[in-house]
Amino acid sequence: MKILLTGSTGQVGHELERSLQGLGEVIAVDRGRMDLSNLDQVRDVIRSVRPQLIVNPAAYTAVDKAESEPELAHRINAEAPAAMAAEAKALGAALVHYSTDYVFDGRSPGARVETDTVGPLNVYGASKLAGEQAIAASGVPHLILRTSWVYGMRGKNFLLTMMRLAKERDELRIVDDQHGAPTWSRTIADTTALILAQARAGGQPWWERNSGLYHLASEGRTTWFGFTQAILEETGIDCRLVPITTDQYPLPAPRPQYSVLDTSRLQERFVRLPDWREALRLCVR
Ligand SMILES: NC(=O)C1=CN([C@@H]2O[C@H](COP(=O)(O)OP(=O)(O)OC[C@H]3O[C@@H](n4cnc5c(N)ncnc54)[C@H](OP(=O)(O)O)[C@@H]3O)[C@@H](O)[C@H]2O)C=CC1
Ligand SMILES: Cc1cn([C@H]2C[C@H](O)[C@@H](COP(=O)(O)OP(=O)(O)O[C@H]3O[C@@H](C)C(=O)[C@@H](O)[C@H]3O)O2)c(=O)[nH]c1=O
Repeated sequence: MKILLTGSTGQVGHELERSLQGLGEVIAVDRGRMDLSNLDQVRDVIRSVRPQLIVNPAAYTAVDKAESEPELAHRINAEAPAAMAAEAKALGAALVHYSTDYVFDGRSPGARVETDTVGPLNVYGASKLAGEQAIAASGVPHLILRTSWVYGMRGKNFLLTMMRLAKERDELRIVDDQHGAPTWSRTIADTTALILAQARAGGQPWWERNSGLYHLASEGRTTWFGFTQAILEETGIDCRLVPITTDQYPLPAPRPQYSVLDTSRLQERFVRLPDWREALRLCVR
């Protein structure tokens, strides 16, 4: 199988480049080869590679910056995936795409299932939701995997930011009223590969039975403050932590208060997902 992989310099893309190896020929394209803000280039690359599967972790992920660059965020997160879906459909290929817990408004507690009402609070979330909707409407065989609070040992993420800040400062003030599930980039990549391999082993392409939207995040839940406490425990870095409210940490983009994803659909059909605390331990080790 010929697989076109975008975003291989990103957290999830980097892990996917490794995880997908056993499944076929992986052709990884970075921004230099395929800039998602250039839709003609997106179409040209897909037409010349002619993949059987496109895996698209590339995205505009700067949540606050997106508030002042809504058009660019929309082009990369919605129009480029729409173009990928159209090209994949024309080729008879399938598309694996990633989305976010920030499609939810998070106003009430409780884990969200795939069919729950969405209502993004910020430009990033709205652009990712538009990408999901364009793919679903295109009729291409697809998996849309919604994940949350991604971290890993490379790239820009909360784990690495907190490790750096905790070494630099005596005290960190961290929001303790936003609830979610931190998810290791490797969990996302390995789970994606497992889904694709399981389906192939069944002798029937996964999209014949299982095309659609799935939540893929660690089990359990915490707050950004709880995540930071765990990071300090695992890394042994010493720093005083002060829990604060969202109001005490103003940012350009509002974040959902409760965005825990219910992953039962994926776990019932495919694979068990790890607890967030255990995954963090493995990642740090
Ligand atoms: N990070 C998170 O906390 C979460 C992420 N997600 C979703 O998961 C997926 C993977 O995210 P993650 O790996 O964390 O993202 P990263 O921010 O780590 O990586 C983003 C990737 O997209 C690439 N990219 C950005 N703009 C363009 C462009 N114009 N053309 C081509 N490539 C571009 C980046 O390339 P470059 O290195 O050149 O900038 C990079 O490879 C995304 O769909 C994201 O929305 C969902 C929930 C949480
Ligand atoms: C650095 C810092 C952040 N915070 C708060 C701000 C914010 O409410 C929360 C998270 O901050 P960040 O800006 O690092 O995370 P953020 O960019 O909001 O992370 C999101 O990224 C996108 C791509 C997603 O899809 C989401 O799932 C989610 O992971 O932590 C503190 O309270 N204290 C601090 O010192």
